[in-house]
Formats: sequence, C-alpha cells, structure tokens
Amino acid sequence: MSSESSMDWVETRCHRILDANLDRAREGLRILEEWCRFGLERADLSATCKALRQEVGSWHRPEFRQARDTTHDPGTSLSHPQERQRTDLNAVLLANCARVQEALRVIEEYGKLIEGDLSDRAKAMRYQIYVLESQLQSRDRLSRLRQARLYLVTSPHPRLLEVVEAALSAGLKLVQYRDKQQEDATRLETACRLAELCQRYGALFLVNDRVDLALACGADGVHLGQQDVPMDVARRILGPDRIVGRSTTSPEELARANAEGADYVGVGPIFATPTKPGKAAAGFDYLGYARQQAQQPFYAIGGIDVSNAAAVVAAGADRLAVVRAIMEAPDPKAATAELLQML
Ligand SMILES: Cc1ncc(COP(=O)(O)OP(=O)(O)O)c(N)n1
Ligand SMILES: Cc1nc(C(=O)O)sc1CCOP(=O)(O)O
Ligand SMILES: [Mg+2]
Repeated sequence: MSSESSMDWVETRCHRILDANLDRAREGLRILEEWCRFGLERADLSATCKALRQEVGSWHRPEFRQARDTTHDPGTSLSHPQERQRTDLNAVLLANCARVQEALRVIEEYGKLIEGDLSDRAKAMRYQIYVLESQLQSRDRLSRLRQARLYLVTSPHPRLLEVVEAALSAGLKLVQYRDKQQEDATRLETACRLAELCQRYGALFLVNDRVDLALACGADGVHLGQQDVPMDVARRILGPDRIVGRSTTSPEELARANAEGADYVGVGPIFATPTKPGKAAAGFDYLGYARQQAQQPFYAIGGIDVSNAAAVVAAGADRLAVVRAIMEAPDPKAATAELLQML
C-alpha cells in the first residue's frame, strides 16, 4: 500500500468512526430530550437537548457518511448484558448521558486527526453534558421525592441497617438518618452504610441536621430544623442538585421555608410524641394550614402510625414521616407495607 493510500485508509476509518459517534451522540441526546419534554415537561431542558442535538447534526459531513460500512461493522452483533438492563428511569438517563459523553470523547480524539475545530467543539459540548446530567439527576431527585409518600426517619437501633433494609424491601423510597446522641465518627460510618443501602434499593437518603455528614457520605440531601444552618449555606455546601428539607411547626416557620425555597417541609408534630419530648402537638389545624400554604411537598410527622394515619390523611396530608411506627415495629417490613398501602 503506498503512503498516500495508507493515509487515505486511516482517514476513511476516522471518517467512519466520526460518523458512528456523531449518530451515537445525537441518538443519546434524543432519548434525554424525550424525557425532558414528555417526562419532566421542562421546556428549558428540552430546548437545551434539542439545541445540542442540532449542533451535533451540523458537525456531520458527507464524507463521514460515505465512509459508513454497516455491513462489515463487527460491532453490530456485539452486545453487553448491561446494555439491555435498565432498572429504572434514572438508569435510562444515566446510561444515555454516558453514551453521549463517550461519543463526544471519541469525536474529540479522532477529530484531532481530521479537523481541530470539530475536536474543540466536541470537548466543549462534553462539559455541557456533564452539567445536563447533574440537572437531570437533580430533577430526578426532586421527582423521586414527589413520588415518595412515606418517609422513614430513623432512631437509634441495635439492628438499624436490618430494620431500614426491611422497610426498603417493602417499597420505602425515602430515608432520613437521625441520631442526636452518637459521636461523629460512628454517625459518619452509619450514614455511609445507609447511603449505600438506599442506593441499592433506589431510595433517596438524607441526613438529619448535619450538612457536613450529608456531604461526606454522598447523601441525596439534608433535613434542617429551625435551629440548623440557613438553607443557602446548606446548598452552598451540598451543591444545587441536592435536596434540602426544613422542619416547620407554625405558619411563620412555613412562610420562612417557602421564602427560602425548601424542597420539602416537615409539618408537625401532629400528635405529641415521646420521640421528640417536650414539643407540643401542632395538630390538625396546622396540618390544614400547611395543605393550603405549603409551596413544596410536605410530610406530616409526629406520633403517626397505622392507627391514626387515615385520620391524618383525611386532615390533609398526602405524605407521612414516621419514626416509631417502623423503627419499633415487630415486623418493620409489614408495618411499612401497611403504611404504604394507606397512602
Ligand atoms: C421530615 C422531618 N420533619 C421534621 C423533622 C424534625 O427534625 P429534627 O432535627 O428531629 O428536629 P428539629 O431540628 O426540627 O427541632 C425531621 N427530622 N424530619
Ligand atoms: C423527628 C420528629 N420531628 C418532629 C417535628 O414535629 O418536627 S416530630 C418527630 C418525631 C416523630 O417520631 P414518631 O413517628 O415516633 O412519633
Ligand atoms: Mg434538626
């Protein structure tokens, strides 16, 4: 083969690679765009995906398509089991973000042999996809939060992981690690183990009070009380894509939570509870007020169990947070299932 033809040979293969990866990037962006449009109904994110897809389309050149040779492509018969598996919607989004990022990385590398500008544009877009992935994860966290009707707030327990796993196995999708007494090193270790457990079950995991522990264990967010750090401090530390909730007991506290943009609020205590001794019940009156005034999902909390959950729902709660009803249940899995059934 002459040196000229070997150059042509390499160039033709690069065109083939660029053709495949330009198509791969556009296909992945289309899949993300469909969820943004029809799933999240987010015009802004849909427009972002559409613009990125159109830009990638503008990078195609006739010589790239002319180099296509699907008949002799050994990859068409290759498949990995993980490519067929999508455990949930989030897995679809993550898989297609990765598909676009990988395709852009290939275009960036092989584009250097063909056209430097193409390589530079692919690199710049790859960072835009990282941002889009965070936005989708954030939207995904908030959409998952809205879907979570039952919230387990843990209490200290000798078999804490076992109890939480039993509740997760019944379909629980929202857990908060709350332990006011434990030393930090132990709390961090426990938080990391709970975070891993919740991720395995596709559940959101938050930490009570402590933004530092939430950050350190990679939690999906933090729950702040009235005496905890301001919301903007928590968001500065955790980043804009994590969930921050706030306890409320009165219209004034709810107004503050609305004003600071809490992603959800606790509304309680509905009934006086030994889990939070010394705090007077806010009762159904405040629950009814919160139903009218809360600007985010709210979880009724305080003394709730299967004996009164129906009454709490009837008084205006769509979502419940419990401690003892699960943590002290003889059968946490059955208790969780029964509460979920009532919601
Ligand atoms: C969902 C939910 N609501 C309220 C609380 C109470 O938070 P806690 O830190 O236990 O008490 P305060 O800080 O609000 O006094 C919660 N943990 N979860
Ligand atoms: C952690 C907590 N916060 C409350 C609030 O009103 O902010 S009441 C509460 C304790 C809830 O425990 P149980 O489900 O065992 O009654
Ligand atoms: Mg607190």
